[in-house]
Amino acid sequence: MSSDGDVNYCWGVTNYRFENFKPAFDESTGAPDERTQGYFASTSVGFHDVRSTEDALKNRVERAIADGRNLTAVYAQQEYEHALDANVPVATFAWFEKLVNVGGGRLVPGHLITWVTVRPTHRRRGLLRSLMTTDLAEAKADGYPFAALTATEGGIYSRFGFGVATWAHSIEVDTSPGFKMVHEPDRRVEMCLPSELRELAPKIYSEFMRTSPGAMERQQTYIERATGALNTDTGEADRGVRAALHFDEQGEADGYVSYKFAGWSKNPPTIELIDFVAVTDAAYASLWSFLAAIDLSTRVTFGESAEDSPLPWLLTDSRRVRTVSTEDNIWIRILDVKAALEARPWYVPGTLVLEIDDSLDLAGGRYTITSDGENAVVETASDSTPADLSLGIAELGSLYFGGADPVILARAGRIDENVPGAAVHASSMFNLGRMPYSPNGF
Ligand SMILES: CC(=O)SCCNC(=O)CCNC(=O)[C@H](O)C(C)(C)COP(=O)(O)OP(=O)(O)OC[C@H]1O[C@@H](n2cnc3c(N)ncnc32)[C@H](O)[C@@H]1OP(=O)(O)O
Repeated sequence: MSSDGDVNYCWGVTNYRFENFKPAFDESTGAPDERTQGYFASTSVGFHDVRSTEDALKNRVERAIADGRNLTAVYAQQEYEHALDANVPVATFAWFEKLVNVGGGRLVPGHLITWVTVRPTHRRRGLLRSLMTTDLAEAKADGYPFAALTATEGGIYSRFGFGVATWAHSIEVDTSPGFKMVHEPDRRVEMCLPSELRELAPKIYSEFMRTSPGAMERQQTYIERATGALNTDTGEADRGVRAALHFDEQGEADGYVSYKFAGWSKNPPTIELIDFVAVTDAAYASLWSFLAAIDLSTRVTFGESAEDSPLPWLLTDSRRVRTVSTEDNIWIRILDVKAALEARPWYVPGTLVLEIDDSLDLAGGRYTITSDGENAVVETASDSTPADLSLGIAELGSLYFGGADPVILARAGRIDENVPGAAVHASSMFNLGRMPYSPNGF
């Protein structure tokens, strides 16, 4: 956001000062500078985190710098004696850029939004709306085809044009005696020190990312968690973390899992996965076979399993995989329809005319998509060109990675099918051949 200083924003927000800055350290003390400290004091209130120790805060700021995060803080102009310091913002917002696989391994820079908090004493006065609408307009002006976020609550972001584009499944796998795979996996798995993952995991993840529509570069926290350097609940290192690697036929690592034992009080004894990334199906099957073979445990839990995980099909008894919950994961907000749709592959040839409504006036209009079975050309259509489908910009975000089905969105009344059969046609055109999956939260 370029608007530093006193701002009289729209939506009735007054008497607040908005500042944009990068997280930084004070060179003279070696500690995070005052603005950065205030910022994180505020996000910890918003997300109910415990207050950070000096070391935990230092690590957090280092990770924020490594991710290239851009911070916005909102300060109240009014101060009360004994109340929180004036340098602790009443609202926070941040964005950073990461590459996103928009299908077929095509990587596009996405505008990722995070750390949105408003202090309870300042909520529902339009601060979020002000921060979000300003940021989205600037992201569009900066040329980002889309913005993305993961949400704490499902009811907040569709009003700003975000649609759910990927889902995360939390699963429990019964690994008690009798666990058996239909085909024996190769079992080229060996345990390693979690610290070995520091070099290997980012390489493995970046290969995996090219195979999975919707996958995006991860923030620094993931590698800190996988290596046991960080427990995000405590902010400290986690000495309970264990890890294993899968090797391909040439002996190159092409998958890893990082996990911990949940403690002897847990019944049944449980292995909790911290991170699980497999580039190939062989690595995926073998790592699950390894996890099921860990003695003194009969259950494995994983909070970030894919929508179309092959795991139930790998087992002779698919009931051993139980989905405990399914939640929206990545939300996409299309900012530039032409740029976003032309960036992704289109595997089915054909033409589709979409009428897109955008209440924020960033990306609405009528567009013709013409696919040759590889790429599409997207052009603005005249008002006299009949639209096959009419939909909101949030629904287009949901379709973007091929995760939501236009037929189901039409059944839910979220897409108007103006031409009979157009939703089925759109369903095949938007399909990317594999359900989107992004094991990320940010
Ligand atoms: C990407 C992320 O970082 S997700 C993290 C979101 N943050 C959190 O969950 C932390 C705790 N919650 C908060 O800090 C705040 O309540 C926020 C950020 C969710 C909302 O901030 P506010 O400044 O109160 O929102 P604001 O007043 O701008 O409201 C904007 C609109 O969103 C709606 N809204 C705000 N919060 C919610 C909510 N939790 N659920 C549903 N609607 C909401 C408002 O009703 C308003 O609707 P309208 O404009 O259509 O009438």
